[in-house]
Amino acid sequence: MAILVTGGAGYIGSHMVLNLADAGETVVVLDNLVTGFDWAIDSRAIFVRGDAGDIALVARLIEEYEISEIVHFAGSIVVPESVVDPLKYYANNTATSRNLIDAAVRAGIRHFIFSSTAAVYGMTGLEPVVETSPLNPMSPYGRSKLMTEWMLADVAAAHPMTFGVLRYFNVAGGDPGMRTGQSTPHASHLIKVACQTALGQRDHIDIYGTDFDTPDGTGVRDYIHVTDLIAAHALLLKHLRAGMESSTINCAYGQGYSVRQVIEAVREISGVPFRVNEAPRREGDPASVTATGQKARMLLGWVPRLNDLYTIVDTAFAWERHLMLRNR
Ligand SMILES: NC(=O)c1ccc[n+]([C@@H]2O[C@H](COP(=O)([O-])OP(=O)(O)OC[C@H]3O[C@@H](n4cnc5c(N)ncnc54)[C@H](O)[C@@H]3O)[C@@H](O)[C@H]2O)c1
Ligand SMILES: O=c1ccn([C@@H]2O[C@H](COP(=O)(O)OP(=O)(O)O[C@H]3O[C@H](CO)[C@@H](O)[C@H](O)[C@H]3O)[C@@H](O)[C@H]2O)c(=O)[nH]1
Repeated sequence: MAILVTGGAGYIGSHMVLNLADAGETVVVLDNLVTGFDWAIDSRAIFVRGDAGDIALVARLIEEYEISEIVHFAGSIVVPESVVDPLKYYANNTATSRNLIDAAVRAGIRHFIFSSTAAVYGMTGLEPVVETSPLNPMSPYGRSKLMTEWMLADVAAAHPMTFGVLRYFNVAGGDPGMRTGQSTPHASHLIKVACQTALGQRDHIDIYGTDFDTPDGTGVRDYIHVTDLIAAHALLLKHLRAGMESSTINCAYGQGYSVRQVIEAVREISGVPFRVNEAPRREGDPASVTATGQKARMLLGWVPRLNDLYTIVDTAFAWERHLMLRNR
């Protein structure tokens, strides 16, 4: 029996592969390397380069490797890009997921775990959100993910498959053992961009919007360490295997930080007072996105261990420096 990890060459997926391999699971990674790296895949995993929406390929892999579960990370992830190129998101997130789920159902896959996002909530005005909060995604990215959530619910009602939807809040940091991290050179994520700026790879960082209705006027997010996020996946898998019913769960700490607070943490940890410019808001960006994370704790028994902004920034900065030295 094996587990299929789509997007296992990417930032979060490569951490999942490490977790599963460390636990002695047989892992098959399916990734087309559009944003991932083959070197990021742990050597204990089997790597197949291909598209997660290729039904025939997925069917072949399920049969060949006796796959019983799928953890689906593959997708396109940049909120502002989804605003200018929505069809890319409906294709690579919604349609790709549809095909993958199709192949899964036909082959009798028992459990399916899906990477969803805080972006499905949009601006609720009621924070921190819980899983039953209203869903008003503000971007095509959020809508493309919500459609996949709906598909999974419909499919699980009609077929003998259970699913776990994990709605990630802002994922950051890297493996404390420095085996993998966020490696996309042109990533748009705040902590990554700030670390690159501290290392002199960018001239400055822009703060997108200083007039939000937040304590210091800049966007607030609930940053979660990737290792804690992956621990939630491992627990979810364990519970699904033990017969837990399908569930949708937020992955967040319940603590928001503003853009200015994050930038200050990166300046402090790097010791570099890099340049910061104030810029207009980015389209599709909500002011504040935080969640309680209570359901993950109660239902999965999840205990966050790296829930501290400085730990997140420290591991992100260490990985960024590692990448810089590696690429020299
Ligand atoms: N990074 C975050 O803060 C965050 C937050 C919420 C949700 N998510 C979700 O988590 C998942 C992983 O995100 P990430 O940050 O690791 O991104 P990433 O870009 O590093 O990883 C995505 C991986 O999927 C692969 N991929 C993309 N489309 C594919 C396809 N059609 N077939 C096969 N492989 C494909 C890429 O090559 C890459 O390796 C995504 O679904 C994303 O929406 C991420
Ligand atoms: O150079 C930058 C980059 C970001 N920001 C701000 O920082 C905050 C966080 O932005 P970013 O790191 O780009 O994350 P989000 O746009 O919140 O989206 C991330 O977090 C979502 C979950 O909340 C995921 O679904 C997305 O895939 C992921 O990109 C926002 O207020 C941005 O406006 C800046 O001010 N300057």
